[in-house]
Amino acid sequence: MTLAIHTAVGQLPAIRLCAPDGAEATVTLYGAHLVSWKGADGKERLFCSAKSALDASRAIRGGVPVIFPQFAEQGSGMRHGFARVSNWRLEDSGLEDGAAWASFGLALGDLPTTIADAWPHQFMLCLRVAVRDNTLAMELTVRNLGAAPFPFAAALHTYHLVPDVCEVRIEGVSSDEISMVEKLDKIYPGVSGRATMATSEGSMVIEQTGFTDAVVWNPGQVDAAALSDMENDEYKRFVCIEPALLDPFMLEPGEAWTGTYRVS
Ligand SMILES: O=P(O)(O)OC[C@H]1O[C@@H](O)[C@H](O)[C@@H](O)[C@@H]1O
Repeated sequence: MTLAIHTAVGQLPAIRLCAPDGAEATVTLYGAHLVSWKGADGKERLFCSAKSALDASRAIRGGVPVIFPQFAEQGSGMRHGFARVSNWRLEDSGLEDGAAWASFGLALGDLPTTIADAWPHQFMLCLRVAVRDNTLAMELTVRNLGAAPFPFAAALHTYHLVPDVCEVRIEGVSSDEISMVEKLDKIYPGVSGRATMATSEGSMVIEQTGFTDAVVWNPGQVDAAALSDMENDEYKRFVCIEPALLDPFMLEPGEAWTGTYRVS
């Protein structure tokens, strides 16, 4: 049985993972961007904007953008880093304990010179995506292959698809329950690593290790209207809960950092 199928999303080459139990995930090589995740129940769990560019002209609006080596504008580089707008390589794929998985790689040599010149560190990124049952597991590893340390920040900027953002309740990210009444764009440093998100359709458990922080974002009506790659009312259908490592982490030569993330 083929578990990793070469396909396309818009104009972007992509890999579709199909687990024997029916769980599915689709990852574009542009950004190693998980654009769709369906559980074994067949239900889509990620939001992707109908207006998203799917031609490598800009980052995909939805799914799970990989943020590296900079979060938002916290640095002098590209907003949210270059990983989400770079062409990754499919490294491997397979089946493990009933989960279909694939790993994707990005290294300095894969970057166009304009980007590589601005961030000339000998890094290697590996993103592993696995699906089975109603569970998504992702793992991001950053390696320093060079002779000097480098700092980085990282996040998995997940757009959870929800029936109505106003009904979302998030527990475990902050000491208070978070509800999404209006625009919210907030960093929660030093999270416990286990949170739940409840909607009218049920609840999900979100677990993370290595990622020390979380960011919760929904643009609300006014900011959403200003986003050219989002329909005006699409903000009602997602909430981003992002496992993140925001304080730049200094990675020593020969060392690796790994962040894990699991949604079930
Ligand atoms: O429009 P972008 O670059 O994808 O960013 C979306 C949002 O990403 C979130 O992580 C930030 O906290 C927000 O401030 C930002 O607006």
